[in-house]
Amino acid sequence: MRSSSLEGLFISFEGIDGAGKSTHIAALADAFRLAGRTVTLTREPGGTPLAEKLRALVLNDAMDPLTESLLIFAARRDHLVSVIAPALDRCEVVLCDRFTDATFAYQGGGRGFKLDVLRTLETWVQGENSRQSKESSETLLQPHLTVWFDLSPEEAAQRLAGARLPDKFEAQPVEFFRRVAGGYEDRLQADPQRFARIDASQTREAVWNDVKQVFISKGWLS
Ligand SMILES: Nc1ncnc2c1ncn2[C@@H]1O[C@H](COP(=O)(O)OP(=O)(O)O)[C@@H](O)[C@H]1O
Ligand SMILES: Cc1cn([C@H]2C[C@H](O)[C@@H](COP(=O)(O)OP(=O)(O)O)O2)c(=O)[nH]c1=O
Repeated sequence: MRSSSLEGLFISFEGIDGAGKSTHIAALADAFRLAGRTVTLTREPGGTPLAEKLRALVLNDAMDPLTESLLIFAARRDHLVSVIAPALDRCEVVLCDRFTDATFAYQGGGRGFKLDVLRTLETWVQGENSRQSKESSETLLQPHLTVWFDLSPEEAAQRLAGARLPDKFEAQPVEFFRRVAGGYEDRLQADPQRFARIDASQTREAVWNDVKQVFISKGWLS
């Protein structure tokens, strides 16, 4: 059955490193394509040539948390203006591996950086002319849905052990990821309607069933 809505859909995927996001995003893209939708599959930091250059800096170079946050939001602005907003204006489904909740979780929670500065940057980047046709300049462009893969830092570390070479964030201790998870929890509490929290400690199949069910219950997939 074809997906009923032809509105643009903006969906982000979040969780600590190793929670299992990447395992399910491609399958979800396939499910939307089967439903007749055009999908833009993208990620943050990154998603444009400029933002990918900034990603390489953020993931590999040591820097203070304000510099890191500014680079991440600069990358986000370029991504939003040149990829996400145009895709939504074309009524596509945008599946984005991480978005602003990750900044509140990693820079805010993990690094303990000032949340009021992050909120200001969020307003600047997502508030001003982010989208041509729908949102007014006072409305922040946010995902319609954020799927949070919730997994304990211990289990995530076990899954990542030996799976890939750790980047700057993946090399952080379990306590860092506990604060990151707390940052996600705070974002969920502030806007619970936007979030679907998935128990990512289950088997791949059970996680996939839960993820798919969220989209079915919204009428976006059948
Ligand atoms: N439900 C699961 N149970 C066990 N291992 C998993 C599960 N989901 C993913 N994995 C494995 O855990 C590792 C991290 O998954 P990945 O999807 O790359 O996480 P993320 O993108 O959130 O960092 C990978 O090696 C993946 O194969
Ligand atoms: C989007 C974003 C990511 N990050 C971090 C989280 C991840 O450790 C890293 C890259 O995310 P991700 O693409 O999930 O990593 P991978 O490709 O290794 O699965 O960047 C932030 O610290 N702040 C942000 O705003």
